[in-house]
Amino acid sequence: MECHVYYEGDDDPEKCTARRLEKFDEAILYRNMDQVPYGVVLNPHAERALSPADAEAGLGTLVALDCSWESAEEAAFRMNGVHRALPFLVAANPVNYGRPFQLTTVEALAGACCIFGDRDRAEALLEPFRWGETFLTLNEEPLRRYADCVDSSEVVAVQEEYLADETEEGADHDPESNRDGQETPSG
Ligand SMILES: C[S@@+](CC[C@H](N)C(=O)[O-])C[C@H]1O[C@@H](n2cnc3c(N)ncnc32)[C@H](O)[C@@H]1O
Repeated sequence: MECHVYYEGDDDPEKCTARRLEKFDEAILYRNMDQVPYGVVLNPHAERALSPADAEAGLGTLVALDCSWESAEEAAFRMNGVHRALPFLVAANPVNYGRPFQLTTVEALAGACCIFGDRDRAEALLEPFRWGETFLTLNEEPLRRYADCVDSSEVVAVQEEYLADETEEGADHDPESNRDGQETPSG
């Protein structure tokens, strides 16, 4: 699975996971959007959830946008390709630990690789990060279940179970407040 990232460069370069992926030759970064190849674009605003059915449509290419969450608005995702949102997965990075949907670039790419059945590639992507393995451990069950789905409607049905569990746990915390206004893929 090829990983390509449009790099906006407005986030803390010390913490930027895309730059670290580039350093370890795990992803190619672009400063010019016209150069970003066609593929499955990981877009949290997309209506349709990523599913194994998308693996072929993306021609073996994943694309992410690395920018701050403040600038990751819908209009920023102008890349050419099949736009998909990741279903419910929780972040393992220290900034957003435990928070659903708001993943770093490497977590998003690794999660997509797992859903496409390429666990080895996901492990290679996460290897340079101290918390990388934790992402796979925290999301072990949903990632396995999403990878077993046929299409996005099955993925959304599985996601609903995790969202319902979150709501039940809401006695301790409010999952809506933890989601920070993130949309959930519905199709
Ligand atoms: C907004 S950037 C933040 C990157 C962060 N600065 C870093 O160092 O990794 C994260 C990118 O990962 C992808 N991503 C994260 N969460 C996602 C989700 N729930 N669905 C689809 N893509 C997601 C998107 O391409 C998004 O633009």
